[in-house]
Amino acid sequence: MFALPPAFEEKMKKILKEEYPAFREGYELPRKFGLRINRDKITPEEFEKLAPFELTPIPWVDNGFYYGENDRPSRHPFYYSGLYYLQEPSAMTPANILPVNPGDKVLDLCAAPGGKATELGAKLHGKGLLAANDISGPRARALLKNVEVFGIPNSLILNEVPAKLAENFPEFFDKILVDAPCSGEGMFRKDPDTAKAWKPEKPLECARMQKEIILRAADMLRPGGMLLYSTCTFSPEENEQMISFLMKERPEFEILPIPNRYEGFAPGRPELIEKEWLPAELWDEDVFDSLTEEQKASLTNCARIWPHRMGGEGHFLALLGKKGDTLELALEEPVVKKGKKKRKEKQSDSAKKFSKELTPFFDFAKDLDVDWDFTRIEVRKGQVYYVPAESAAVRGLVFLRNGLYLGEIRKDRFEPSQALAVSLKKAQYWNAIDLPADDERILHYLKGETIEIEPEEAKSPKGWQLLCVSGYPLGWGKLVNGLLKNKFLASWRLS
Ligand SMILES: C[S@@+](CC[C@H](N)C(=O)[O-])C[C@H]1O[C@@H](n2cnc3c(N)ncnc32)[C@H](O)[C@@H]1O
Repeated sequence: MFALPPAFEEKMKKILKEEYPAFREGYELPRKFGLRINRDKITPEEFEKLAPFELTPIPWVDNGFYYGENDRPSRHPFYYSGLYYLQEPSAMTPANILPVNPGDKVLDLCAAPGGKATELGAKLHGKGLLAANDISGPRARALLKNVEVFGIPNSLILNEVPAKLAENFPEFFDKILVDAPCSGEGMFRKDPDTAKAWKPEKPLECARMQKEIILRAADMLRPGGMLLYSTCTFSPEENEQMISFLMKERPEFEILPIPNRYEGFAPGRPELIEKEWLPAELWDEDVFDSLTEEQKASLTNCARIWPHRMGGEGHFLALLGKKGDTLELALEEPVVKKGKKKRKEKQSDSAKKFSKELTPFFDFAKDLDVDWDFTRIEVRKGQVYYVPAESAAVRGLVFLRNGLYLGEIRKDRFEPSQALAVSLKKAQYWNAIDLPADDERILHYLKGETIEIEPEEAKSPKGWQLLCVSGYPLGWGKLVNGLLKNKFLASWRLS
């Protein structure tokens, strides 16, 4: 029988009451595997036609599918061309529910390795800004890779503490996701080590950290904006009690109903903020007393995903609105402020200044069917970037990327980047070679090998080529005498 910490079992019996036996039996069932389609590259319908695996739609995620235990989607070329992300099905829910529109300024505050940030970025369709942050350096690097594989051009990847971000971005973002570090009680079946590491104090330890994170997030949201708070745990301390704490500390926040709420979501539980859920000395009477009956009742707007009720491991979600401007404001065209114009003028000066150094890039860019805003091209130590149109004050912050890394200028030649390749559509580069997914040369290419190209497969017999798999860009190569020299990024290669 799957081993659970006894104190956890006791707590869950109290929360779930007569549902507990079904919950407990669920640990003996095989777990479900999910993949989520990159909606900026392909529609679920198109992917179903193309998919090499058997897929079953996830009922509450419009671009999510279950796949079979024996499939290996992480080794398929479509994974490398950013067509999907592998993700536990209930973890797909927060980014699916947060209403993000192209043009929004979006922050994912605890983003690594990017399961939710990639969906938020795909929803932006290249317009607006995706700021994705993680406090851990190694995890932020994994986040950068996943955002790049997804081809998201308008991203800012940060490695900061929330307090520092809050200094730079007061009331700046339209939408914020806080997928908080938590005690991970919904991860036990997927990762039995989390169950071994669990102890009764863990939820409270996490709650202390979450309080700081959620307040800093609240301060970075503009009035009228929306914040989605989620955890993959069941404990009231990290869920209903955390939302109550926010409403006490920031009374301008209210819990919104989840749009098109899936019938399988269980409501949040107002009674879980009552005294019996914490040892007396830890119970925050102030929080409880400060909330109105209406606020307490609105906790039912939150959603609990229970693994014995739905095909997912478990999650908690709360969609919050910050009172102020109307929520619809985020849908309007951004207002061009005077300050912004000045910045543009300044940028075009710098573009002029760099124009000579950038000549090799401009020569290459002539062959790309991209509607560039040249004021956004920046070059630093030979590396060329396309910074997001929505500028963010990054001064003094640790960031790994601001915008799309386009490539490098080396001795008067421009070497396009892997990130640029996967951010393009096949039709945007005239010299594209398109091979089907089952052509074994694709696997050789992904391993970093040189591959042979027949004359009729390439439009031009030499020079840069964009290698595509079934119509989706995978990476660059240089064609010389029928051989495609491999330019697939070494750190992304298939081993
Ligand atoms: C639940 S995981 C996020 C998973 C991610 N949203 C995804 O879907 O792939 C929580 C993340 O929060 C990060 N974290 C922990 N404390 C943090 C803090 N104070 N500020 C920002 N990130 C933090 C951890 O490094 C971890 O990557």
